[in-house]
Amino acid sequence: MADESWRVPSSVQELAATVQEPPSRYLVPEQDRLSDQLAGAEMPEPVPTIDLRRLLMSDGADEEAAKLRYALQSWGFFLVTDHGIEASLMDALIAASREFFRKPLQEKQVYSNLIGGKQWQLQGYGNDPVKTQDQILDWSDRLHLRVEPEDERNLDLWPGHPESFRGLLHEYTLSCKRVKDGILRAMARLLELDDDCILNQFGDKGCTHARFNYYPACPRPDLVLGIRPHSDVCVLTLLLMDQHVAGLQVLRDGTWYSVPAVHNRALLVNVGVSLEIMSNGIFKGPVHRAVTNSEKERMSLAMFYSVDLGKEIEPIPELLDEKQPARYKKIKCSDFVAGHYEYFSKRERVIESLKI
Ligand SMILES: O=C(O)CCC(=O)C(=O)O
Ligand SMILES: [Fe+2]
Repeated sequence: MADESWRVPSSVQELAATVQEPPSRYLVPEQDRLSDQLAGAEMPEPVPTIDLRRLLMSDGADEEAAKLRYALQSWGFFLVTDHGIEASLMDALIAASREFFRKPLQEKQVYSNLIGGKQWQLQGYGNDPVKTQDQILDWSDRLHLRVEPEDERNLDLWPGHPESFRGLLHEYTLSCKRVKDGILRAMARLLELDDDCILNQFGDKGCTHARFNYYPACPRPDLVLGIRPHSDVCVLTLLLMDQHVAGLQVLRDGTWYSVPAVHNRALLVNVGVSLEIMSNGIFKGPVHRAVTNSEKERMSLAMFYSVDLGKEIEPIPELLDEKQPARYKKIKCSDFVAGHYEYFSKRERVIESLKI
């Protein structure tokens, strides 16, 4: 039988502890790393920041809505402050997940995303799928868990240690839901749609995934990426970034900009490509990536809000008329997600294949 071991990548954390140089499978194409291209430019302005409490109140909402509009038309992402999630909850969850990643490999592999040590599935601890032998791998490990619908959780894949992990993730899921609902209502208003119009697109079984990204320090951050360029496949992402270590970069007009670390537990919100389709291209899912550094590990936690897998994603009919015809074909959400991983492994965006 052919040797298929290339399909099963090593834990990057283990690699980082042993190698002096990243193995060749992790090296980004030479043209992308010439003259320090991975370093990223400084953003010409601070990341747009929106006060969620004001956005949702009648007083001050217009001013915040104007900032939201600007953020969506310019960068496609923004920070939210005053989101109502306790900083202590965020700190405790990040501390618990750090503790999980620090456990010996064998303990983490109990929650592996490889069925029988081979077959890749989305949920669990491990890495993104390796589809071809020459695919460039990312310098990160991750734990990916479906947290909603609540009755579809696979608790066997939720770390049991530290013991606080499951309860904290549950609490955090509930808190984030309120933030996501508020933001999507404000976005619907910007599109002059009914407040719940975007939320209604999720269907009965809209799902939420939590993705804990763990980027070990890398001896050659100039040669590898923590996560390759991509747009998130979901409707909306709430990203809790590392408070101390920057790494996220966003592509705008051909330039990669570094997003600074934030210290106040603000959440970074970005549009996903499902919402790019639903809004008929009015909102754009920004292309982003993460870089590593040689001194410090970095962690982030993304909450991805996606449409019911059995439902179709399409431009919202109320946004279409003769002058604004649909710009994207409709697609079943499960096919869209499967397509995302196919394209992701080739460093391409699935949404391009749906343009009319
Ligand atoms: O770690 C980050 O800052 C970005 C993570 C990310 O883009 C993702 O999980 O989709
Ligand atoms: Fe992302």
